[in-house]
Amino acid sequence: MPSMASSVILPDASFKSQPPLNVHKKYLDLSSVKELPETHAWTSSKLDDEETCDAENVPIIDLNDENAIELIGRACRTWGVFQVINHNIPKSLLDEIEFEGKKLFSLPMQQKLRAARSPDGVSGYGVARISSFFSKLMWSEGFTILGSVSEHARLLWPNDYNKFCDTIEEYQKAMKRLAGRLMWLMLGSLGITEDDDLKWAAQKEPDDQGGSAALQLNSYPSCPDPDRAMGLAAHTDSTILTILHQSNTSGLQVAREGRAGWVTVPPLAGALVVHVGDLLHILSNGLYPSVVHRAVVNRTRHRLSVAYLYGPPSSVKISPLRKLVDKYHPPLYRPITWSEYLGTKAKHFDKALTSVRLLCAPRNGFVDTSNDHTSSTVQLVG
Ligand SMILES: O=C(O)CCC(=O)C(=O)O
Ligand SMILES: [Fe+2]
Repeated sequence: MPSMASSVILPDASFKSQPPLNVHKKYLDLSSVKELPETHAWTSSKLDDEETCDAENVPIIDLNDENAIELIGRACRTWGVFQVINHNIPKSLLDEIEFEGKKLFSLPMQQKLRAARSPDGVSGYGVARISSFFSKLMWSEGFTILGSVSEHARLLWPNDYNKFCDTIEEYQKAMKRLAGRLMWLMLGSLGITEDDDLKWAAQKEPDDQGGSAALQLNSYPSCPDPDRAMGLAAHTDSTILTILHQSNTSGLQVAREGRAGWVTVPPLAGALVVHVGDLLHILSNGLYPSVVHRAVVNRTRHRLSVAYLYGPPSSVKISPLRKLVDKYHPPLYRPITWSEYLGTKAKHFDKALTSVRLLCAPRNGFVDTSNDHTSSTVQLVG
């Protein structure tokens, strides 16, 4: 797996960003830049893990396939990511959100800045929230929606924000439904159909799956020197799962567990990408790796992505599911709420999972780490 030494993340909604190092370049209008500025030139840290390997493809799963659960289980265990088709999200809704996203990012910078994310805030327009952990800036801009969409949209378009809000709300509703369905398919692939620990997620009404979420719009303008620029640095999502829609320009790359190099996830019309997030890694007691991914940029094409970041209600404790724990498989992580985990991630970056890990002492003195992607951090306790 490519090194994450200097590349961590916090894409999540409730992460509170620190002021980036290059504050003066923070709001550079990337679409007007003709030459890559030094502030955005990722020489060594990007090139270190530049090698790509596209020999194997991220699985594409048809949700109407009678074997969907097994296929999802295999994809989660081996990749931590897959694409889904026949997910029931109308293509027209994907086109609309893309249209509204492009409309937003093509506004003049001064207008976008009216909805700028406040220094300790979450929602609104700004650079990638992980920027503060890197000495170089990323070739992207983002808009995070948590809670009320109109609050920010009315700053952008004082007289005409209804269409944007309607589209966002319709998209959030559709995604919430799909996220609940996908979560139960992923849990089902672990043999979990219900669990006392998952009361919050009990399947009630399809529109009321109990989780909470944020929506992240990402824009990657065309870049004069894409080989030295980074759209979004390598990270894992602090979610249960993330559903990503990418426009028809490639850029998303994933690292496969235990393998070198990056694998491109090609945009497939109408398909959606599903990431296993850190909280599902915890729920699965380490069986499903949260996928390390990043976004690279393109010399001629603008790219847009929309990430639906899905998690539990913020105060619910998440811990390895009881049905996956026994004397041979002790719980590998301590219980933690989503909010606590985001705080931990903000502090420990890519070491966040390790920092909530338990050093268990099972009866035979060994922890079974064979299925756990953080196994290198486990200590044997004799
Ligand atoms: O743009 C992409 O493909 C990735 C976006 C992403 O990873 C995120 O928003 O967390
Ligand atoms: Fe992400």
